[in-house]
Parts: sequence; C-alpha cells; structure tokens
Amino acid sequence: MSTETFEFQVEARQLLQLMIHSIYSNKDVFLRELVSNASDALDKLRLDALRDDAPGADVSDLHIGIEPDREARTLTVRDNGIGMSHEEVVRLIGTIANSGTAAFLRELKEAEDSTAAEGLIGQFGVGFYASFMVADEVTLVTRRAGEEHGTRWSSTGEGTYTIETVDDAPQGTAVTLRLKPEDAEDRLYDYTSPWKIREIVKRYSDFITWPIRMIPEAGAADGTDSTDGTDGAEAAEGTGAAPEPEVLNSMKALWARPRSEVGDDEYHELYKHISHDWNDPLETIRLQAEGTFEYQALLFIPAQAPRDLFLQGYKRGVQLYVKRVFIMDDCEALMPPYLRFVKGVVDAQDLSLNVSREILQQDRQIQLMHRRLAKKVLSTVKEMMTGAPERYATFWTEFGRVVKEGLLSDFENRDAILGICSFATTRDAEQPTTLAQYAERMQDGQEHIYYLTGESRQAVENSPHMEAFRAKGIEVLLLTDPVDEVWVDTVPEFQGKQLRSVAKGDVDLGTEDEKKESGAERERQREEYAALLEWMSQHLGEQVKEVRLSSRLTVSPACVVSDAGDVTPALQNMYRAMGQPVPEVKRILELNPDHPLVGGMRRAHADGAGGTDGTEVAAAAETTLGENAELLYEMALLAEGGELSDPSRFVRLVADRVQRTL
Ligand SMILES: Nc1ncnc2c1ncn2[C@@H]1O[C@H](COP(=O)(O)OP(=O)(O)OP(=O)(O)O)[C@@H](O)[C@H]1O
Repeated sequence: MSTETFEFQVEARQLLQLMIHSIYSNKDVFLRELVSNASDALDKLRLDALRDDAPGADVSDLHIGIEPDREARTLTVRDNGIGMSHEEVVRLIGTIANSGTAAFLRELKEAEDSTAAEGLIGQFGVGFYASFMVADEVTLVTRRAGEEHGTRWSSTGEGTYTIETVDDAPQGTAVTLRLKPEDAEDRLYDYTSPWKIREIVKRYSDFITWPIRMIPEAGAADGTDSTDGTDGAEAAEGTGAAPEPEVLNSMKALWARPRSEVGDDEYHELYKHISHDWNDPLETIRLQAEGTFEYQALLFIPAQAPRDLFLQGYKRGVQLYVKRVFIMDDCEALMPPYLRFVKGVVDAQDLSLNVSREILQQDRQIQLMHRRLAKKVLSTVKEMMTGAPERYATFWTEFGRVVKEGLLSDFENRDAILGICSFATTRDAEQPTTLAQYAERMQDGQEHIYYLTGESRQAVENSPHMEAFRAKGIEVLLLTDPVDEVWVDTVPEFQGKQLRSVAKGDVDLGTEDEKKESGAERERQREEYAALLEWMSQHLGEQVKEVRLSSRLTVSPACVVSDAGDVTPALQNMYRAMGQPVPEVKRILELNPDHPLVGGMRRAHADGAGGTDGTEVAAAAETTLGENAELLYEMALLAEGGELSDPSRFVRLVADRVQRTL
C-alpha cells in the first residue's frame, strides 16, 4: 500500500509545537485523554449497535487495553470501538475544528509567561495531541467498525504526517507512543511502568464505564521477560511468564453512588472527561429523583466560561444516559439556553434506549426534568451567594451575562434569576450589589430602583443623566452588558419596586417637602423659558420630539432622554445589527435652566434672535441661535457617549466659536 504524506493545518501545527515543547507541566494527563477518546469510541459503537446501525461490527467484548512495552519504550492504548475511516482520520486528527481551540491558540501567542500559558491550555484541553508531550512519535492504527480496510497514521509532530491503508487492522483504534526518555525533573515519568499506569488510570479514569485492562509487558509476546521490572511495587506482583490482563478501573457510575462514598477528585475527573476542560469545576451539583420517573444527575458549573459561549453553534446541554448506557452528548432538551454552560450527566431509568432528540423535546417527563434541573442549578448558585461569596463572584463574572438571558425567556424562574443577579453600582467602584441589597438601602421617599444602561462603567457613570442622582446621593445600578438593554424593559419590578432608567421619562427626586418647595420655583422657570423652549422644539423638530426643562441636571447644560416606553438608541442599534428594521424614535432634549449657557440662550432669544421682525441683523442672530441650539443638542449626545449624524458640521461650528475667543 502506498504511503501518503500530508501537512498539518496551521493551527494544528502550532498546537503540536506547544505540546512538543511542553508548556503543560502535568504530562500524565496524556493517558487520560487517550482513555477518554477510547471510551467515547466504545460509547459510540454501542449506541450504533443498539440502533442496529453498525452492521458487521463486533460488540462482544468492548474494552480499552493499555499495553506497555518497556524494551521497545512504547505504550499502546487500544480500543475495539467505532474506529475511524480514512477520511475521518484526515479530518479529525490532522485539523483542529474546534473554534474554542483556535481562539485559545491566538491567546496563547499573546500569553507572556508559561504559567499563563499553562492556565490557558488547561482551559481547553488538547485531546489526542497531548500524546506529543510524552512521545516523539505517535502511530495510530484504526479500522472503522464494519469496514474492511484500516488506516495507519503516523507523525513525529513536526509539520507532516503520513497515512497509509492497512489490511490487517483490528476493529477500533490503537494509539502507540514511542516514549521520550524519562526525565523526572520535567515530570516526564516512565510510562511503561505498570505501577505508574495503574496510578494514572485510578486517578483520572476510574469512573470510565468500560473495563480498562492493562496487559503487562506486551513485549513479552516478542520474547521479552515481563518480570524484570525495577519498581519495587511491580516486583511483588511479577508472577511469571503469561501475565493476566488486569482491570484497572472500578467502572462505577459516579452519579449513582452515594455522595459520602465519592471524593471530590473523582467528581472532578468525570467533569474533565465530559467537558474537555483540564481545570476543576467551580461547583458540583448532585440530584437524585426517585418515584415514577427515576433519574440521577451530576451537574457541573465550570470555573471559566468557554470562549465560544456566545458564538452561534455553541453546543449546550448535558450528556444523557439511559440505565448507565451513554445515549447522547449535548442533550439540549435538558438545559435551558441561559444555562448552556452547565456540563454533566443525566441518567434516566425509564427512557427507551432508542430515544431521539426530537422525541426528547416533546416528552413531558423530560420537560419536568428540565425544569427541575434548571431550578436546582439556580438554587445552588443562590446557596453559593451566602455560603461561598468568592465562588459566587467568580460565577457571576464568568456567567452573569448568559444567566441574564434567562430573564427574557424563563418567566417561571424570573424571580429566582433576579435573586442571583448582581450589578455594578454607583455606591461602590468594585463591589457589585444584588437587587435585595439595593432595596434595603433605598432612601426614605425613594420609590424606584434606578439604573442606567450603556457601553462601559465609565461612560455610564459620567453621563449627565446621573447628575441629580449623584447630588442627592441616590444609588444607581450601572448596566453595561448588551443583554441589559433588553431585559430591563421586560422586568417590571423587584419586590414591588419598579425598575426605572435615569435616562427615561421624568424624574422627580427628593422628599415631599422638597418637591413642594421646588415646585413653585419650577413653575416660575417654566414660564420664563416657555418661549425659548417652543422655539427650540420647532427648530430641532427633525431631531427631537420635544425640548423641555430638566430636573436631573446640576452641572451639564443639557441632556437627551427617552420617553418612558420608548426603545433606547442602544437597543435600536442592537436590533439593526441583527438585521431587524427599527423605526427612528425621536428623543427629548432637556435643558438645565440654572446653567449660564442655557440662560444666555434664553436672553438671546428674548432679545429678538427668535423674532420675526425680518431685519438682517435679526436673521443673522437667529442663525447663530439656531446653530447654538444644534450644538447644545449634539453636546448632550456626546456626553452620553452617543454618535453625531454630521460630526464635520459640529466641528466646523465649534471651531468657528473657538476662533472668536482668540
Ligand atoms: N480512539 C478513538 N476512536 C475513534 N475516534 C477517535 C479516537 N480518538 C480520537 N478520535 C476522533 O478524533 C477526534 C479528535 O480527538 P481529540 O482527542 O483531538 O479531540 P476531542 O476528544 O474531540 O476533544 P478535545 O480536544 O477537547 O479533547 C475525536 O473527536 C474523535 O472523533
């Protein structure tokens, strides 16, 4: 058979270089990755067989074999699972399809020190390629179950790999590593040592539901003696010429075992197996449902949000098992989209092994399960808030943005979701607040929970809309996630208190007495400014629906606000970005009557600039006043971080005025 040579895809090559130069210090995990892949391959084959979808496959003794050969310094991990076709080998082993991994590689390039790099790699896991941490050549021989020919893939990890067709490959996949020399200082151990293999499997792969058999000294078959082990631990068990395979794992389904019997480490290893994350999870959640519809769930909240969490095509959902048999990955029927970061296993007793995604979506029991699991995740986070505030803070930083999507979709759990939200606040530069804490601190006479949405904390905090609130010491929530623009409009209240944007509608702050006192003064100003406001409303009629006096400004001359029920500009932009047409909604220009600029405009208007006496002087004055009105409006837009429709005209008008001061 002819041997073909292929080049690795660029990203794959980068990743291999990293593996060869070993930026990850714990090299033992290569074996976990190979066993994990082998286990997946066995799951897939069993499932196909259950569905009569694997003609010609042998499912009689499914297992994983580990074969060390001390003499040849090789280690082989073998499974008799689904295997790969020639095309699959090229597609799956030579390229990196995972978008998260591509993003990871970009970041890794930027990471300066090796600890940062190790942290990053832990976040993604690299699967099969981890072999190159411990091997200088990797050979994979595989035959897809039911197919006649097999494929041999081989590479030193340097840029190319070879592929050839083979005739005598057994069903499944065997990965043989030519091991690098032992180097304990670099945590590169002797991976032909049965003792080491036992230890690694026990630590990382004990729960794997297939037998992991070690065949000590595979080399014995070609004449080497299996009893010449040098480890003390091995010498004791060297029993002679024909070593029996030894099953290394207990195969117990962790989710079915009582909590008291399982160590946290074991849970964490299961998490790593199903999530491909190399780090421990933030939280482990166990749930056992008894009764008519029996199931067990073991759910995990990762410690870090995956990079592709917000990309289209992100696979959500947990693994579904039926009576200990793996049925599917990413079972989206079991988790709502806003909890799509939750990983784990759900094992149901009363489902058919043939169950399909479509059936699951409609199954009433599954819907009940979905509700129960969502509630359980939310209540766990709630407990974290009080029991482990630091862990909760991590949770919120990583997943808060996603969880808030639930406010738009899961009405049944809205209060529970609001209860675990926290928000940046004007009260504290670092420490966020919950709504309950905010409500507790509300001042006498304050009726609403105030917030402002925007692009960044700085932009929101410096927005003119905040001035009166700052002056009166009223706390405002600073909402800067895109999703905030949307949910605030759909959540009417929290504990009977309305949520109100400081940039929308009228604001009426202060105690009853203060309101009464300021009422008379306001009335006077309203009369004083009536003519200017009317003139400006007309002059700026294209841009705004009204010009009025403001009670929210103390420093700035003007600000732009929306009517209570109107869509904000940010939301309009979001809809537009999604390709949805939105009509332009005009906003309201509010003026600060106590600002000298606004007072000056009133006088200019009263002096005849807004008049209609038709003289040339009056016409010029009106043009100037009109331009000033435009500038005032545009300055207000800039102050809230908005954009101008004609920036060059704005600059020209400002330059003209600056010039006159020189
Ligand atoms: N023993 C095997 N039997 C059958 N297919 C395999 C085996 N090992 C790997 N594969 C195929 O190759 C693909 C890539 O494997 P690899 O370990 O690189 O990544 P992964 O397991 O998909 O994810 P991760 O990189 O996060 O570990 C797998 O998804 C699987 O389809």
